[in-house]
Amino acid sequence: MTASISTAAALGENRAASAAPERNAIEIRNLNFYYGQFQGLKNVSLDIPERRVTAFIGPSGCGKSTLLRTLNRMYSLYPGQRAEGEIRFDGRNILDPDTDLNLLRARIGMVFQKPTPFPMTIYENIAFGVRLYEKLSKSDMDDRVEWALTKAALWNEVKDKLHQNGMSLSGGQQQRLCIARSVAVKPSVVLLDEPTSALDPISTGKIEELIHELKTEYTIAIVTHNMQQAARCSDYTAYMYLGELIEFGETEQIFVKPKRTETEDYITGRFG
Ligand SMILES: Nc1ncnc2c1ncn2[C@@H]1O[C@H](COP(=O)(O)OP(=O)(O)OP(=O)(O)O)[C@@H](O)[C@H]1O
Repeated sequence: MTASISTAAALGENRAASAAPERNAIEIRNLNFYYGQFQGLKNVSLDIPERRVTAFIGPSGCGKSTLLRTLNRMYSLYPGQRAEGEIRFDGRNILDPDTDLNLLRARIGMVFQKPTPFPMTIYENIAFGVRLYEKLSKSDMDDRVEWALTKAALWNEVKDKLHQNGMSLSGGQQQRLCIARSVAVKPSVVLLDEPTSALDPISTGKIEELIHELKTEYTIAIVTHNMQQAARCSDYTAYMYLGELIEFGETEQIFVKPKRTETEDYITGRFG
């Protein structure tokens, strides 16, 4: 079995950046997740390597977003949703009831499918979250805003209109603003839930370049429906089906030499 030509080319692009020793940012063990009576994740165990991009792929409804939402306890906002098992991060199990969820969400940021800027200025979109955790002087805050917007490859486009409303930006710019907002509080992990599915190809390309840049400093976990995107952007890929983790490995191995026939069927388009 071989990957399609475009996927193989995408793998080539990504390969150079992949070789280096690594530690795990997050270790998931025997994770089960329930929406009321319905079990959305079944006994998932997986390590997410530090400063790498890990992609979650699989057919609609397989549990990709559910898994991502456990990693910063986003589900805890909803009654009736619960997780069992272990997610080790920063030396503790974040599923423990005494986890400080605000702190956790600053350390593990999240960007959603649809850009969600706050209805406030571009500057305030960044400064608002920073103020929750740090007391910075005006000039330090200005520096932080510039730093975060630069990290998100947006500074040059917005530096002359920082006091315009964030909602006035294009969809692709809004998504980069959301990435800047999550990076501004200096997280260690950034979760991206289909971050380009609402964007045009040029904006998608910019976000993919950005992901490539960000992984030098941050651990990235991305849910994507687009297999070429997974091949282009990620170092590791997890294939999920019906709430189970079917296969996890280096992206090249998953796309070129999957070990499980279920993965091969999905990758080659014979399934889903
Ligand atoms: N709030 C909810 N209440 C009940 N069931 C839910 C809820 N959210 C998701 N589910 C179910 O959990 C399963 C996993 O959903 P999830 O959104 O994680 O899948 P996904 O792989 O991200 O899908 P997609 O690719 O379509 O976004 C699905 O069967 C879904 O119907």
